[in-house]
Amino acid sequence: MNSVPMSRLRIDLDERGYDIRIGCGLLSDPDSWSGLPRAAQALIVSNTTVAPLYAQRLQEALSPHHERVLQVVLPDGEAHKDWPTLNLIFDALLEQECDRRTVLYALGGGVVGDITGFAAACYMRGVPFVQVPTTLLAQVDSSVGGKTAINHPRGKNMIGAFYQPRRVICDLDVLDTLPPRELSAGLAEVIKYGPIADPAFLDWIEQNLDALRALDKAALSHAVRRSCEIKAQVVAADEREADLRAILNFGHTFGHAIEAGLGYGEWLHGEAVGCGMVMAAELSARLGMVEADFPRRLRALVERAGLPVVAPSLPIEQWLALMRLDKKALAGEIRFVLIDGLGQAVQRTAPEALVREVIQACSA
Ligand SMILES: NC(=O)c1ccc[n+]([C@@H]2O[C@H](COP(=O)([O-])OP(=O)(O)OC[C@H]3O[C@@H](n4cnc5c(N)ncnc54)[C@H](O)[C@@H]3O)[C@@H](O)[C@H]2O)c1
Ligand SMILES: O=C(O)C(=O)C[C@@H](O)[C@H](O)[C@H](O)COP(=O)(O)O
Ligand SMILES: [Zn+2]
Repeated sequence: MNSVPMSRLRIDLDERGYDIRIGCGLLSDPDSWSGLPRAAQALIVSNTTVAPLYAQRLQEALSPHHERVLQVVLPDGEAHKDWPTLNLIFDALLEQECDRRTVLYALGGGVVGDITGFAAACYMRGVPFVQVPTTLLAQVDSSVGGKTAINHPRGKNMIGAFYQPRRVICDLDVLDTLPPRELSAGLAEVIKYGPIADPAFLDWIEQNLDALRALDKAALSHAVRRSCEIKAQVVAADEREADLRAILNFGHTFGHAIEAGLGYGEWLHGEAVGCGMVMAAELSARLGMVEADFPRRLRALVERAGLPVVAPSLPIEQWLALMRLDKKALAGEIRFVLIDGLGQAVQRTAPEALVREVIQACSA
């Protein structure tokens, strides 16, 4: 049977700590929704793709816990992770006279999760929210850790807040409807955890990639759990990215430049991160920080995951300008997350000439 028992993790953030539950059938399991903040109103935030698939199921599961369960359905896509879409959430909350106890439920991928979290952080200066991630990427990464944001045309996730959810419910069954391209995008963030924290997990991904791509629930359960364990540990140690948390940004300095440079949505976030990791691995190797063979190994895995490994051709000055706006940059100096021996990552600068070489070597 393609089903697995529920497993539970805790993210240890004192009074802001919360559970991550991973398993099959969790959307319809009454236990998923008990013990959350009590409130008369709840608002399910979803989008035009996910709402028709799963909003009714969530609505029914939540109805014993709230007098009114409302819904707002956002336009789908990274291009809508913006102010006008954020305002649709505030409009719905205000039109329905939602009070400061209202609980928001983010039902969707990382875009819905990030924008709902930001709305929750802002509405009446903060209302509780629950993450119900429906993509692999959101289950292994974006639903955990409390980074919430919208994009700015000049840079990814530029307007946002750190704001933790009250619970994360990862129902593996909803991944059955995920398009293969989106599953591949999620695999990029799964792969990320190997080089930055766990070489044995990297070996496991290499061995189980076909099972993951075939949506085998036991393989997915392990991948989601191990990814969330690593992320939870890093976030508990450095919630607001004073330093260590930046390792979760491996591949993102190049990746975010691809997303913003092409216009949000042309490359998926996971696609840009996959290619960005190959570029960061190349830079790490050229700096002598990791074995020379590592970029080849990572490129082969990213490619097998169904992700692009050749960067789009953007003018080199645009690459550099975009990366100088990255949130890790300090005083205009770009800081990359580089692999410092397999299983360890550090944040550091690199000579501009070398960065230019890597961009040229890795681009179309
Ligand atoms: N906050 C964080 O820590 C963090 C971490 C990683 C990524 N992110 C952000 O997450 C976003 C990417 O998330 P994503 O990859 O989930 O993209 P997404 O939210 O755009 O979802 C991908 C696509 O899949 C559809 N979809 C979602 N669930 C589905 C399902 N079960 N069945 C069928 N279709 C489904 C969506 O409607 C969308 O079209 C980016 O904006 C990225 O910046 C944030
Ligand atoms: O949680 C984190 O920290 C991450 O960096 C996870 C990333 O996968 C994610 O894409 C995040 O949104 C990027 O953060 P940003 O601060 O560079 O916008
Ligand atoms: Zn990411």
